[in-house]
Order: sequence, then structure tokens, then C-alpha cells
Amino acid sequence: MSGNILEVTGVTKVFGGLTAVNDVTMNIPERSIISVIGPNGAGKTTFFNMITGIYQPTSGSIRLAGRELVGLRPDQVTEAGIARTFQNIRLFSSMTSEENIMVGRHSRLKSTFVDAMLRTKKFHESEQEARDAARIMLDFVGLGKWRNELATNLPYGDQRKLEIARALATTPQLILLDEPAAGMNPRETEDLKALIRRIRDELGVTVCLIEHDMRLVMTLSENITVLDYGSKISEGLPHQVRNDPRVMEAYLGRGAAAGEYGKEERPHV
Ligand SMILES: Nc1ncnc2c1ncn2[C@@H]1O[C@H](COP(=O)(O)OP(=O)(O)OP(=O)(O)O)[C@@H](O)[C@H]1O
Repeated sequence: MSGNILEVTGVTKVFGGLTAVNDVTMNIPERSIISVIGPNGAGKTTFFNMITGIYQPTSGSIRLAGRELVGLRPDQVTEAGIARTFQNIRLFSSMTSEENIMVGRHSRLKSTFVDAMLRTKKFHESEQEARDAARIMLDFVGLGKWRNELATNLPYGDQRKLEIARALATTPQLILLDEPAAGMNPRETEDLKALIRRIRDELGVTVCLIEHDMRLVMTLSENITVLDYGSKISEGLPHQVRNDPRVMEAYLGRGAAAGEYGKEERPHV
């Protein structure tokens, strides 16, 4: 065993004439919390989209616990053990919090469409199992009181947590969070940080995040990978990445003074 839950090797994605991700190799140790950062357009979301089967890489390999994922559809990647959240909140606003999580649980349900139509015993058992799992997840992320509330009525930070709960309901080995702190106030961000730590410590799920909030990234991540123009330009411990001249250059070159590193969160070099 390599000790890595995910091994990405030489992954490239070309869109027409644009190389969005260029020969990136990255390993994610089991039960770690790691971040992928980089200026706008660096290729971070494309990288997540390849891991989750939304895009097929032009070349390269992506292995989860030794199993090749390239060629799998997104639902098969979920089934294999990877869950994700998106940059923009994607909840079903006309469903309750509980129902939103039950949808996430769907990939684990054993009953078939026919069972559902016929309302078989198996269907009812699956429904109950999904409901129980949803309640456990809602309690885990601290949203138990919002169980029967429409997702759209939840405060913004709680909607983000609900998305995380929905992803966790698929019982992943690895969860990818795309800008989970976007739009959060400092208190919500602190809450999120504690939740991410509990996901790893209590559920044993490995966490990989894309994040622009440098304070969060630097205090939470055990390892950081930096992309710029699709290529990996730096990798290492937070203090190593923070002090890497290539990283500063990548951000400064695109107006970091008012940009990505954030006004007060720019790395101290
Ligand atoms: N489906 C697509 N077709 C063509 N080009 C794309 C596609 N998806 C992404 N790109 C391009 O690939 C590059 C990387 O985009 P990507 O969204 O992965 O960057 P990012 O690092 O996630 O940026 P941000 O931080 O702004 O979300 C950009 O130049 C983008 O325009």
C-alpha cells in the first residue's frame, strides 16, 4: 500500500487549443486534508472535473485506492468512493434539507425503479434507510433543526454545509470541496474549518479543497498543490508554499495586491 488514497499521474486536459491542465501529478495521502490553489483560470476546477468523471483527461491516470478512474462516468466515480461539492450551490430549493440529502444517498440505495413504482417492501426499507442516514448526516453537520425546512430557507453558510452533508451521504473515501468558504463570513468560515477537521477525524474521510481564502487554506491544509496556467508550480507544506517565490510571482503577476491571496490574507514572504 502506498498510503495514498488518490494518485493522479501526468494528467492533461486540452480544450481545443487551450491546455487547461498540463501534465499534473499529485498524490493525496489517506486521511489527509489538502488544498489545490492557484489564480483564476489556473485549471483547478478542470482538475476536479477530471477526478470526478465530468471530463475525461486527454492523457494521464487517476487512481483511487489503486483503481483506475479514467473512463468512468461521474455516477461510477461516486460509487467508487469520491464525492464533491460545487463552486456554486447546487441544492434542490423546493426540497427540504432531509430530502436533499436523501437524493445524495440515492447512489447507495438498493431498490430499483420497479420497486419504487410497486412500493415494494424493499423500496420502503430503502426509503427508511435513506431517511435515517440523512438524519445522521444532518446532525453531524449541525443542521438537525433544519431537517424539514426547505433548503432555500437556510442561511447561506448552512446551505453550504447541507451540500457537504449531501456529498457525505454517499459514504465517500475522498471528498472534494470546490471553494467551500466562498461567500462566507468569518464566523461561518471558522465553523466550516471545524467541520472539515471533523469530517477527517471522526468519519475518516480524506478531504481535498480548492479554496481562495488563504487564511483557511494555510491553517487547515497539511499539504498544498499550486497550479498556474494548468501546470503544477509548487507543492508542499503551507509554510513552504507560502514562501515559494514562484507562487508569489504567479499571484503578483495577475495583480495579487487586490486579488487572489486576498487583501489581508496574502502570504507573508
Ligand atoms: N469546458 C471548457 N471548454 C473550454 N475551456 C474551458 C472549459 N472549462 C474550463 N476551460 C478553460 O480552462 C482554463 C481553466 O479553467 P478552470 O475553471 O479549471 O480554472 P480555475 O482554476 O478553476 O479558475 P477559478 O479559480 O476562476 O474557478 C480556463 O482558461 C478556462 O477558460
